[in-house]
Amino acid sequence: MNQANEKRLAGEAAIRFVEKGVIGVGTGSTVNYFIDALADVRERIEGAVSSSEQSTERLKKYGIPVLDLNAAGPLALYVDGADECDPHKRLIKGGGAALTREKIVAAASERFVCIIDSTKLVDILGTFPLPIEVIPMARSHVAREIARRGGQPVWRDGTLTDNGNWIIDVHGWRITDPLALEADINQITGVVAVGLFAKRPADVVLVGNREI
Ligand SMILES: O=C(CO)[C@H](O)[C@H](O)COP(=O)(O)O
Repeated sequence: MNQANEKRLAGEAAIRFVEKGVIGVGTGSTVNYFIDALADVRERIEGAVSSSEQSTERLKKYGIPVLDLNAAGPLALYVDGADECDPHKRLIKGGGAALTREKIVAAASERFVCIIDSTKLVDILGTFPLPIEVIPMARSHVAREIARRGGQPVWRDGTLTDNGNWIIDVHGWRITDPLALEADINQITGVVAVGLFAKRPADVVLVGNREI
């Protein structure tokens, strides 16, 4: 099966987790399939909390109300894609530069359903360059701190996040202890968020329509 088909199946399969209330919605091409399927059951839900301007636009196009997280309160369900997923459901995210809001909505949700195609499954995280959102004036400082830890930082030149910040992609890390690395990167001054989801991994992973 091709990659786009697996993404579509995963997006559609996640609908079975949707109950009434407000749904947390991630970002990316796989999530776009989820939003398309969500449109068919929009009477079931009160609305969505979105993790990006991109997803907000798509939700609104279908007439799905987009709510502020502060107003919505804790969410029962968050659905999002990933760039890599290990056997413990720990993830690398942020290929679409939406990692900070994605982390916030995931943290505020009781259940995180991650929707991916099979190319995203790995034994050890790190082949996909690890995205880090940084305050612009801290870019060089953060890059030096990353290099000191053995990573190769590459500025994603031209990308501005929805929060007005920049992205550094870290190449060359074989992430054997994702929890420790996430905590360590979070301590670097100027880092807004790191795209490692180890402290808050996914609860359910759908690879196409197959749950693992
Ligand atoms: O983390 C993300 C955006 O910041 C996406 O979930 C991740 O990049 C996967 O995208 P896609 O579903 O297009 O493969």
